Amino acid sequence: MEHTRLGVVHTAITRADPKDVAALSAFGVATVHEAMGRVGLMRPYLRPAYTRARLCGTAVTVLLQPGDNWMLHVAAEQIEEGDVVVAACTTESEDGFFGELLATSFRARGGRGLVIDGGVRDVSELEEMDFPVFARAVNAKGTVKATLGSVNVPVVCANALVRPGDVVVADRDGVVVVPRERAAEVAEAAARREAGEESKRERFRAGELGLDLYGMRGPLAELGLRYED
Ligand SMILES: O=C([O-])CC(=O)C(=O)O
Ligand SMILES: [Mg+2]
Repeated sequence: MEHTRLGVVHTAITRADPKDVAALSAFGVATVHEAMGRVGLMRPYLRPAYTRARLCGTAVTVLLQPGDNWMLHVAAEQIEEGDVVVAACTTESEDGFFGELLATSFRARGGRGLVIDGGVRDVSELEEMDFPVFARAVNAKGTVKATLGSVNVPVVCANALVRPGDVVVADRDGVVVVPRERAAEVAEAAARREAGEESKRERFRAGELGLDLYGMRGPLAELGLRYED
């Protein structure tokens, strides 16, 4: 897969198995991140455009040029049912690359949302549509359509490597990328983790302390923690 030269659109990509994507969609970002071994998180400056936004889908990746949303329109043609567009930029840009018109177009193609290391606008309309978007900025300043980028090449978006077809999960806690080969395994680990958390929740609810639940009293005593009146 070509990566270094701009102006490439890969039209045949391998997507994660839809049943693994469906399984992952049941979990929050924190659970998926822990289940994966604490890797794959995007930087926390990416925020949901509205509070209840959440998404889970397979990545159609885009490498944008600053202040230019041309490649988002090129990407729209590559979207299949269940995809999430993940857009990185060749250098930092907080212009409003995306709004309700593009959201309407993405949705019509089966798109489930957008993650963009750039700005977006029309957030009231995006909320009304419930089209989930995670972005680094909200910015009314628009963009042009003048320079080539690429679609469906591996990108680094907000510090995370994303390959076309990888699974992207996003909610109020952040955005995490699951490599498509690991999707089944991570979904299973996430389910085990949730089951474990449910039993812990029960014990916390009953008043038990983390000090006992996690066996922390011994190590604290060994380090010499003293209780004084
Ligand atoms: O048109 C644009 O360039 C971005 C936008 O506001 C929209 O998609 O609605
Ligand atoms: Mg608009």
